[in-house]
Amino acid sequence: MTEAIPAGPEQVLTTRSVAALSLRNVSKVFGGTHALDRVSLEVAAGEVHGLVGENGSGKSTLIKVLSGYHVPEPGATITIAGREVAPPLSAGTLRSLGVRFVHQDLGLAPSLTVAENLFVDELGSSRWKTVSRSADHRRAREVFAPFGRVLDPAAKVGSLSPADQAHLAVVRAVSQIRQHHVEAEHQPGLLVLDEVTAFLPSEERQQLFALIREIIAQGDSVLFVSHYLDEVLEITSRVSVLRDGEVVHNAETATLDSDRLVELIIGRALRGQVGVDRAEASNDAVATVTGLRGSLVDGVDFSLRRGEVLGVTGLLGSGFEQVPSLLFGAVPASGGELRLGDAAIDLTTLTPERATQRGLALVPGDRASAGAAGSLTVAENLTLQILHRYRRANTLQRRRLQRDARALLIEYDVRPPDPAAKLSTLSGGNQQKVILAKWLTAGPSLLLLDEPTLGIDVGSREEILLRIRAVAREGVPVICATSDPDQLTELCDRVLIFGRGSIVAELWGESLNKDTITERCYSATVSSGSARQGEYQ
Ligand SMILES: Nc1ncnc2c1ncn2[C@@H]1O[C@H](COP(=O)(O)OP(=O)(O)OP(=O)(O)O)[C@@H](O)[C@H]1O
Repeated sequence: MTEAIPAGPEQVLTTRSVAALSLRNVSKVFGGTHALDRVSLEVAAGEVHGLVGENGSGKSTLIKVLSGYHVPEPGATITIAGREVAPPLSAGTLRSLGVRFVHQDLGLAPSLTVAENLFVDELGSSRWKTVSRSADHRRAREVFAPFGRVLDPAAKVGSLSPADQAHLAVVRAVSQIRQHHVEAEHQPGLLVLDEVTAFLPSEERQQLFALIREIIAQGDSVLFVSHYLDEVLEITSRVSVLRDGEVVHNAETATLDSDRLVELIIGRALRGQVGVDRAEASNDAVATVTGLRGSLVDGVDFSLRRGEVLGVTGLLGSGFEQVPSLLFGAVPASGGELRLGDAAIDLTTLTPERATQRGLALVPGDRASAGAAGSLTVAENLTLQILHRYRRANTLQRRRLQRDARALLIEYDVRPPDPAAKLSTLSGGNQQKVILAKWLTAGPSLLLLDEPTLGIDVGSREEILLRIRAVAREGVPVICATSDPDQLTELCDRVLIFGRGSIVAELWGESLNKDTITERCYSATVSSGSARQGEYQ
């Protein structure tokens, strides 16, 4: 049911001033799916407008209509800064109206340098006036200067950390909006941030928010898409909630709290059942890692008990983020051994193929490149690890495979639950659910998770955490690498904190809480080597 926009003082203001963006009657149909159903939405000038919704609710489709990638169904009206523009919107039109996007994939060219990415818009235009590389680099440093952190203009973007890449993409977009002010005589711009905070550590996130506050103070507007509801409540002044392609609610953020927002998004309250029964884990070590070494990890030892979910965390770059890939052979280890049951696995020669044969499963954070095959169907992706179960003589039992795949999709609430759909046509969050379902049904001997709920909506996140706990209860040891303290406290029995490649603290029981995790992550950057070792038993 669509609730009316409450009339209030801000509403009067909105209608008087020219809206930064006004969408009316925007629909988009894919096959039989109504990804967007007569969506209307208005972003006021100088406002941060939140756009939230479950996985598959239509957020990306709406942003893609706005960026000109998708053509909406006939009847849609799009007005930017008071000018009605006919879809599909071209890059030139959007640029001339001061609309800039930062998508979750950031849209950077990894083989080009920071400076080249920064000025990519000028290539081929009359503004492109390279005098020399050093002049470009100087200009790049000047662009970064007001944003707090200056990146090396000569560095190749592919070599930057995810946080630095996000910084570059946001700085580029904001500086282009500032350029627009100059060229269009102070016409305000619109910045669209589509899930950009997913890879940002909390400090960077606060820097981004400071930047957002600065640009709205200049009259620009921001459309902010995120699954992180605390961020939405913190930074937005108005929120639109999408469900099944429809705007089901639009309200001032001040009238909402997180419980209400969750209810609006998923149509029910959270069950609040995730939590660790710490009696579940036994004392027997079923997996032991010794001397693990990689480019970010400096020889660490730890073990896992049967039925235990072990969290690994730290600041980005501290090494925790490499642990799942090193244990799976996806990133070559320069040293280390994994003892799993009776087997001793040399991690320096391990490949993903051999890891899979040994029963290891890795759910990577970067699903686009490492987790799945987008060009294959959902059923093919789901059964890749268990195809042998469907072989009889020389034939594949396709009908049984499709039936089981559909049942899995329903169980994991993948929408649409269509085994024949190409994986790439599913929304990001639904793709992640397929990858999890694939590995969890394979019956792993060790489950490795790397930011397992990145891009997952609040309701599905809870379901996934419950499933991971259920796998652990069946006796499977689980390692979860994440920088999300909420996830660590909800999901894990024990947490290892990494600092500069070593384990600097181990938290469990009462010490396993959000504040201690955050504090230990930061203190890891300042404490001395011997103190760090002494703390970890
Ligand atoms: N190119 C496409 N072909 C077919 N269906 C598509 C395509 N793109 C999106 N859809 C469908 O449209 C619906 C909305 O997807 P969309 O990606 O907009 O969701 P979303 O809200 O961004 O989800 P998420 O939070 O998971 O990223 C989904 O059912 C999705 O499967």
